[in-house]
Amino acid sequence: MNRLKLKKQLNSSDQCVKFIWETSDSHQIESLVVIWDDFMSHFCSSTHVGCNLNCKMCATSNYPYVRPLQWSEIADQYIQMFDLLTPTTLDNQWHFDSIGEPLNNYEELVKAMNFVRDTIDEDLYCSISTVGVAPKIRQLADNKLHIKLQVSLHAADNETRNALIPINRIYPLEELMSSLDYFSEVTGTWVRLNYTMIKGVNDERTDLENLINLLRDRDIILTLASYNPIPNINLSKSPIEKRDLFKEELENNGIITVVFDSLGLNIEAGCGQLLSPY
Ligand SMILES: C[S@@+](CC[C@H](N)C(=O)[O-])C[C@H]1O[C@@H](n2cnc3c(N)ncnc32)[C@H](O)[C@@H]1O
Ligand code: SF4
Repeated sequence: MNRLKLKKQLNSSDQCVKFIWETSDSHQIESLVVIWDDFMSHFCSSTHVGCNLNCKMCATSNYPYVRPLQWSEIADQYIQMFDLLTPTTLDNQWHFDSIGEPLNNYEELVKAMNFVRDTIDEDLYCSISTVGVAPKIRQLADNKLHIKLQVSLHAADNETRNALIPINRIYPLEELMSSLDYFSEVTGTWVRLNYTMIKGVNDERTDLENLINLLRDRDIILTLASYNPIPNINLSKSPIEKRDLFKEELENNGIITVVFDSLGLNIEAGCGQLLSPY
């Protein structure tokens, strides 16, 4: 088993712990745990050293891409964090949502998840956050792995999404949404969509109308998230009034909508901040 060496553990002011690891070939990856209460923690793990998808808003795109992680390196993040932090397995969750696009390392991720379920917690709740690798979303549905799906949407028209998330040029919105409909139908579960609101980029009235048209009558839950600042990236957070307006109008159109602000900002552990210079 390929083990990771713990280089640093950072505790935020708001119940978040970030772990910086060194791989056996001397690369750096990061993971984090959000400790909600005595019984529930969210473990968030990386699937790659760096990420080659170059999303405009993400700190990871500032860092050179190296390689996918082996299954044991993915599993070891959970095993070591679990040993260091939690005395109980009650209601923990494992999210593949840190560095890298999890569906581009599908086989190793599944081996890691099976290993942790076999050795620590057979009922472990697991979820994947993807920018939308549509054929792999269909495979995930077919394989019936009991894994929840979250999709980083961030735009409801192809032009805006192409600019933010380049893989949209390969799997445009029509193909992505059709794979999500397939996932919901086959697994009987709802997909969670993440929409990070960025000032002047995806928070205008036309964006809201596009979002309503795209999501109405689908089995999804939408999260409106705040943009977290990243050094060297010239984007900023949308005003809170815009988020309130989006939420109200989306809900008026029958779309279940929640709002989310990342924890761990003071240790660069918020969504999209991993591998920010610390
Ligand atoms: C870093 S990604 C990792 C998982 C996967 N690669 C993905 O993109 O879904 C986790 C989430 O952070 C979001 N994100 C990226 N940059 C962000 C930023 N600056 N502020 C808030 N969220 C951001 C991503 O879009 C995604 O929803
Ligand atoms: S948002 Fe996700 S897919 Fe995009 S660069 Fe960051 S880690 Fe990679």
